[in-house]
Amino acid sequence: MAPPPLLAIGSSFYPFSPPPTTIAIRVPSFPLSHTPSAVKLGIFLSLHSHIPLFNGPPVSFALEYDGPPLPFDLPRAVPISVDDIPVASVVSQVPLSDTLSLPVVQPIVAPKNPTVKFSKELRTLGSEARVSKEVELGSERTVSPTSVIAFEDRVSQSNNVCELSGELSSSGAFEFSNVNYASGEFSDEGGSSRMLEESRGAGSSGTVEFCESFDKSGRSSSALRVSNELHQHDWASTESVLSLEYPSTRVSSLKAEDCGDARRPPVVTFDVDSDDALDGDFGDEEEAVTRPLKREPLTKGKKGSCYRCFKGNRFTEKEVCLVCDAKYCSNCVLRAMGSMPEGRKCVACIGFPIDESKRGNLGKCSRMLKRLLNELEVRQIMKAEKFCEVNQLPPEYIFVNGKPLAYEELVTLQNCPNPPKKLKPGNYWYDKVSGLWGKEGQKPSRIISPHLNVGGPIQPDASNGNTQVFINGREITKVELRMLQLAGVQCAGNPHFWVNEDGSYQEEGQKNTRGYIWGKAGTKLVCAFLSLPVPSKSSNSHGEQHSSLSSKAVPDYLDHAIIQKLLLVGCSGSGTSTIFKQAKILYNSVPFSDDERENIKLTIQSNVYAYLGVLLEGRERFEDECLGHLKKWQSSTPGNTGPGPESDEKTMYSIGTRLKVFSDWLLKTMVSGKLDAIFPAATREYAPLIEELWNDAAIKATYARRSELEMLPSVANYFLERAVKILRTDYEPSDLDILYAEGVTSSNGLACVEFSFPQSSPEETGETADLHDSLIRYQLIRVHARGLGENCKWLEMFEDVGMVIFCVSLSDYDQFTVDGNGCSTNKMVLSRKFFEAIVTHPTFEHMDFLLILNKVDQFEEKIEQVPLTKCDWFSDFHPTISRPRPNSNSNSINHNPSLGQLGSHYIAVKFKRLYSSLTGRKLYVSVVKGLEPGSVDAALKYAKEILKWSEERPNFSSSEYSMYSMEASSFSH
Ligand SMILES: Nc1nc2c(ncn2[C@@H]2O[C@H](COP(=O)(O)OP(=O)(O)OP(=O)(O)O)[C@@H](O)[C@H]2O)c(=O)[nH]1
Ligand SMILES: [Ca+2]
Repeated sequence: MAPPPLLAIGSSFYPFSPPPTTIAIRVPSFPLSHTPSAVKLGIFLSLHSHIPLFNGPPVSFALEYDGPPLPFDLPRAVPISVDDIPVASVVSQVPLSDTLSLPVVQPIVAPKNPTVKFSKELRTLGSEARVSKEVELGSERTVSPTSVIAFEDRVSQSNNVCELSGELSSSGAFEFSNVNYASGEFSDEGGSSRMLEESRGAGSSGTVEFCESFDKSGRSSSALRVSNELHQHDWASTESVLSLEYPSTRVSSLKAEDCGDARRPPVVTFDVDSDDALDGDFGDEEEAVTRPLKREPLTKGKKGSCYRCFKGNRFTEKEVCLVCDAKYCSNCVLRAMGSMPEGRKCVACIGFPIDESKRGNLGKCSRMLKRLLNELEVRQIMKAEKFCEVNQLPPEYIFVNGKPLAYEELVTLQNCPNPPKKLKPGNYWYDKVSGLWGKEGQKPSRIISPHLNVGGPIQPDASNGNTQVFINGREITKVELRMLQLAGVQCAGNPHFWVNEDGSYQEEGQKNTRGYIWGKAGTKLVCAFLSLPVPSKSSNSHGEQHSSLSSKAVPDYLDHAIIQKLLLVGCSGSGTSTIFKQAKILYNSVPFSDDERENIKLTIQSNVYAYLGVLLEGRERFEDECLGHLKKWQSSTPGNTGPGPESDEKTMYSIGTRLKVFSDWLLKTMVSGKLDAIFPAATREYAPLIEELWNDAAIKATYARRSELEMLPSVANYFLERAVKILRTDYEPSDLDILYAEGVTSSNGLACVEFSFPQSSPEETGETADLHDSLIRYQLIRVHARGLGENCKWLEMFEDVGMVIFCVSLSDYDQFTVDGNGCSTNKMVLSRKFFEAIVTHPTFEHMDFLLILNKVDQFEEKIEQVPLTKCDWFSDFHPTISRPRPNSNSNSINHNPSLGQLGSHYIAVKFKRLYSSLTGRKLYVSVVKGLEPGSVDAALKYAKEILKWSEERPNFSSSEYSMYSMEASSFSH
């Protein structure tokens, strides 16, 4: 059993005047052996002096300051009556009224680490420079005097950031960053003016002044709305500076700044989503997402033009500054950005933290830079961009279980053996016992290393579950409950589970381990199916943990990889599993593990026995037919003195006794459904018989008539012809065998493979290799139509896929299936119905779809024999085939499309029309031969391009979009 989590105590205080000093102590993470109710909540204690707390854990107390007078202002707290302070109470039992909001005070940490402090100063600077810009541009607005000073400093010291920040840091000890997050949209002119209107409309007398000056200087309006609302709020209206973090601080202290407190740099602001701010839930203030204030570009031309030369329009290719979003054309970018010691930033933005919304772009080189610089330079710049100090994620923007991280905590988190991927500013929950990790209010997204001392204690509602089933004190989400049920965990009676990092679980308060969640066969698949995390291999071993700690000082690129999910669906037999296996073979250096190969070998051998069974059955049928004919012929031939019906008659389909016994036994076993149990274990014993059987003339004759055996799939030939070899014990399936094998990926109708497209060599593309492309990881998830359940009810589990690849077998057009009522339906029409159900499913409302028209090889052959009109949906297919003119040059290539090409094109158009009538959008189509690796490769790369395009799409105007999409929606062939 894993050691119980450490009891972490964070202390915070209200600097009261008059004394006594009060501390709020937060007690997180109880081991399960404690009472469940204690696990469910963090306890806040308000103490008046040193009170011994539990045994052992160190508690830090803030004492009243009685040193020499300070040269700078300290935030003050007005006295509060003690009754107003929330005291330890069980939240669930004492519902808080909507109007009461309880402030939570964070510890004020003296900056121990000079580097952290440095970057914080820089962040503070960022906001000032922005305001200063207004001055420079002749704005008449009220600006903070500090910003003017800062601006002058900046000018006089010619951007000597270090000196400047040194000056500012005298009063900056308590500064958190000046936070305000402006997404790209906010910088949009129309957008911000709309916001301005909004905030004006909502402004009340006290805040209007504040709103105006700050809105015009480019802040996003969410902060404004909050401040307005806070004014209607009891706590805020006291105008007191209660705590550094309480949003009301911002209102009053910012005002103070406007009133001319010249020594004070801009004060901490937290962007609080207005809803959150009014929620009144305990600890909501802590849930506020802290985000950096956006630095505005120094110049800005007309919309879409380059920010330096003011030429060009929105279609001109441009490079964007990671800090201020200034955009430069290829003529200006190098002059505007210089040597890029911190990556793509305007020279004036060097030293400033990046706009957090651009974090995902770090290290991803644009085509433009690749053209302008050589490969080495590009690499250098991208590396600097990713790893230089100032571009790193600021710890206090990450909240874990409601608590902003300290620098050390972030380091711990990022350097643990299994760190959360793609960490962005935001609110997360972390179950320290199991390692489960997720965004606040959402299901778990990952399992990271357990027992990390980061963040606060987990809250019961951390993932916003409503199942009344608890794991480690957190009420789990519906999806998780389903996973538990599928994994066979008894969930009746609202149990509280205690789940360890190894997946062992027990019911709260009980000693016995009930089982291992991850150990169950199929759980991993279920998890992939539900987009739930599973522990990665390295997470269990502690030895590994230590070694990787040291080796992970330099983060590797793969850890920051992006995952794009592709959902592959299709009706039975459409070829999805073949495409899935192709992807494995194409992109994974070890497509199948030894274990997998062993299993596949058994599957293939079982298949071959089954194919042999079908042959033997066919042989009996043919033999009976022959005998029947023989008898008929005998009885209709008077005077025949041949052998009577009882005697042994031989036909070309008859076999010897030994083989007959084997055949009878095999057929009996097949009928009883025990084939899998007996074979291929009995392989050794039967191997000699197999050889004899396969070489027997009767079997050869039967095999010659295999087209009459409906039960024999077309791939059977491939295996039967090598049956003798395959059924040996030392058989090792080749990749091709696996590709052709049926039943390899079925299990529960779901399979998942992760890969990235191999980096194409520079010679190949004539361009610098695209680092970005090889960084993206793709997850191909194959689900069976039957796996989606009635009305595709499982589909909603795939809400986070980037694209749906829908697979149709072209050769289905003349195939029919008979349902339970004896109705026969064309398989193509069935596919169409399934297609309709999926594209109109609410989960996929804005999803891109790629239609794979598969088995075009079979189709081309078939359409020459069987008219396409065999399927009702294709009744209007009337191709006019123009024959090559008789006198045309025999050397010229015949450009006339074949019937197969015309047919597949026609079907594609049918689906495209259907899709656009249902969704109003364009369907991407790819015609594929599933058994040919090159063809599947092309289709999946096409999918990649579509995804890439759909990410870039917002960067283009609508006119360009329509042009682009026309092109993209055309065929890939
Ligand atoms: N001729 C030809 N056969 C193909 C092609 N793609 C797949 N097949 C065969 O079609 C059969 C069905 O393909 P699967 O990939 O197993 O189809 P599925 O979507 O998994 O459907 P289930 O078999 O019901 O699980 C297999 O025997 C494949 O080998 C193709 O492009 N051409
Ligand atoms: Ca199959």
